[in-house]
Amino acid sequence: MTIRFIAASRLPTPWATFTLHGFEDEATGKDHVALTLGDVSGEAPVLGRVHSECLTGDALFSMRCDCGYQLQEALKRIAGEGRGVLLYLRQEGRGIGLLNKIRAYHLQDNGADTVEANERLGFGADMRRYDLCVPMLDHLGVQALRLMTNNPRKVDALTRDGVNVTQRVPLTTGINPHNEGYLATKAGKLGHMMALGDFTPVNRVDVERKS
Ligand SMILES: Nc1nc2c(ncn2[C@@H]2O[C@H](COP(=O)(O)OP(=O)(O)OP(=O)(O)O)[C@@H](O)[C@H]2O)c(=O)[nH]1
Ligand SMILES: [Zn+2]
Repeated sequence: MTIRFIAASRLPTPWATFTLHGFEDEATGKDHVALTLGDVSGEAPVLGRVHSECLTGDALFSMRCDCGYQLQEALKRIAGEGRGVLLYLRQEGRGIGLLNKIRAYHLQDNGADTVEANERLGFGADMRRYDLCVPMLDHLGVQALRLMTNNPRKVDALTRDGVNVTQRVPLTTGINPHNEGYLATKAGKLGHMMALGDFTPVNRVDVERKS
């Protein structure tokens, strides 16, 4: 693994002023970042999120998925504890890239679910890798994580790669009429540990305005 730390800076957000750490993956040429708050070194497990890039959800307010809602909620919870880490990994579309994700969305617009769409395009349901997390966490001094995720395969993959995940913390937020089917497929076909009834809904007024 060829992850190289490049630079760090302050990153003020509505919830807290984080430190932004930039890394370069020399093998793929991709840039990844980590946001930290407080002293994340030491033995006490750190509240953390390993978030995969979703340009549409994280930056463009898409309601097709739950990514943007999870990103905001994770940063808010870290701010609430005054200590935590978020790794933002540039593996868009579960690793198939932005343009293939748009192709997959087109298939979903015509009836495929999120898994079938990937498969019709010749990809696996989830092509992500997590081996870059260990060098990033090592650089930050993080020894153990309380990981915010609903995805048990993510916990298994991180554990296999050598990350000490001491607890899985559910992150069920952002259900709305546009992503109910998508969330049901994640729970049904991808094994995410969540019931749709657990979710905090998106504000109804916002949904109606944006529909
Ligand atoms: N290929 C594809 N990728 C998607 C789709 N919707 C979201 N994504 C990508 O899925 C990734 C997020 O993965 P999710 O399956 O939503 O959630 P997770 O990270 O496995 O699990 P959590 O930790 O619980 O959020 C991001 O990279 C998104 O760009 C889709 O319909 N097709
Ligand atoms: Zn998304």
